[in-house]
Amino acid sequence: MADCDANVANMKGPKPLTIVIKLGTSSIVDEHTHEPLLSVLSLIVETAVKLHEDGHRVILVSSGAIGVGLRRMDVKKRPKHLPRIQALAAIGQCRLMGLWDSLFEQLRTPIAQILLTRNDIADRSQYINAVNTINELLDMGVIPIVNENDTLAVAEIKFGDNDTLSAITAAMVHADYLFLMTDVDCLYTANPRTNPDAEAIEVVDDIDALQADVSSAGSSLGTGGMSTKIVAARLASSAGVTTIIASSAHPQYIFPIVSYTQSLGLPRNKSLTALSALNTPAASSPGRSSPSPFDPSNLPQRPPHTRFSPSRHPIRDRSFWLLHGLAPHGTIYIDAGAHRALSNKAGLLPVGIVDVDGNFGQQEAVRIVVVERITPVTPARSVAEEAEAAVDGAAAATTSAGDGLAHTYTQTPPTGTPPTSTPLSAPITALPIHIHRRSSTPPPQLWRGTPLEVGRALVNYSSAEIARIKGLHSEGIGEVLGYADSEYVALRENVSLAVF
Ligand SMILES: Nc1ncnc2c1ncn2[C@@H]1O[C@H](COP(=O)(O)OP(=O)(O)O)[C@@H](O)[C@H]1O
Ligand SMILES: N[C@@H](CCC(=O)OP(=O)(O)O)C(=O)O
Repeated sequence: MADCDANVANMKGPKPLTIVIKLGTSSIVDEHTHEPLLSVLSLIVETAVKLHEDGHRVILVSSGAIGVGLRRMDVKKRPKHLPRIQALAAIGQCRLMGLWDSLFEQLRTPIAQILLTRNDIADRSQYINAVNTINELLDMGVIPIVNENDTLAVAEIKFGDNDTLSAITAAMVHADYLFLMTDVDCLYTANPRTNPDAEAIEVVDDIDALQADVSSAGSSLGTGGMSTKIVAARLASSAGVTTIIASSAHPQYIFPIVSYTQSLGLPRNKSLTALSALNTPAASSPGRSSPSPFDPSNLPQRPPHTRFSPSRHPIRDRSFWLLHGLAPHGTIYIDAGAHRALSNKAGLLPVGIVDVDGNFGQQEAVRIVVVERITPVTPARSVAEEAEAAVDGAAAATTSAGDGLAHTYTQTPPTGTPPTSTPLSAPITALPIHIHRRSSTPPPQLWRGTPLEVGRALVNYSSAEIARIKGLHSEGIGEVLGYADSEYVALRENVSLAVF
């Protein structure tokens, strides 16, 4: 077997792959004229259909609704006014799908439209419905095309960018690969548009150790530039998805990139056959005047791309949904003991809670943040003492709302204490804590050190209730609140940790 072929694994192996391909606006419409990039779209369609014919499951996440809307209405610049943007998205989305449908129709491949907002998946049963529908479409041989429902989404319920949406989609369907196809061929150490010396990054095994400047904006129509792709890669990798940044100008490179990546896990002497897609008559029939872009001789062995290795301990299904499907409404600060207990699969008891921030109700999602407790854990108090404390707490809570003396304090954590584990998202440096009190006396410092977000939870008690029972042993809950729905502030099944 030729050397070139030897390094190309057969994608038509026993296990079909699930591949999510995300296309940014810059790959769908021209940045300046907003005309659709028909050659790119056609190649994407050919690639998706070839993958599909090989038995793989393909999902597209397509941006471009706003870009296509701009073209349709002959608007030169993306407006700033939200209703106008949403109107343009409504105009553009149906044109965009019309475009995809007419191209896929040429190759007799049915497509389906899936429009999502964060709200749609915040409800567990709706999340499961979305997963079931996408899987059903894939089983039916249909290519789902996903976009954010821009017409409805406002800041609070937005994924914000399609990089994140594509990572969530990939996690929902347990995808093997997420391809973030964009207008650069890989991640560089700095923006290659402005830094000619920027160097390509081939593999990222540990995103936290990544040394790349991704701060500069991308194309004028894109959202977030490279930084949202890194966030998406972190998300998808945590769910066990291999994430690739590659050029949308060469979607056919998906074949050698997947083959190359698959071959890395195979023993050297394992016999590897060429891609079936490369042997299809359409690709290699004799007498063709122009060479097919899928012809093996036109495909590099390792096309440029950046690969983010998937986590060895993927977080999936309910745990993933708790972490990333829900928008947090507040923060619970816990001590190291509670963190250890959660890591050992226990639920969250009030005794381990140091502080609470935000205004949330029962069964809402919160951030779990570990801090170093200053105040000692409340010793087991007598029922009388607990009751007394409860009355104090209740009095404070009641009067704080209406006495006109409520003050907001911000506890800024002292710097210099290194985090003890990997942060879930960007390190939290100064989380504001709003505590309403009756007098102008500042609240006691409850914790110190660098707060570290370690997970998310769905809580059994509201923020006001937790403020009253924090630090108490569970027997005190009923006496303080007058009821005790659960001894846990969060059941273990409703806690998801980002690091273990
Ligand atoms: N370190 C980097 N490596 C590569 N590209 C970068 C980097 N930093 C910023 N960028 C910019 O990110 C852009 C891609 O992001 P964006 O325009 O949002 O694409 P899309 O519309 O495909 O989502 C590139 O065109 C590039 O200018
Ligand atoms: N949902 C929007 C795209 C938002 C977005 O993330 O854009 P991009 O950064 O180009 O992938 C649209 O369809 O126009």
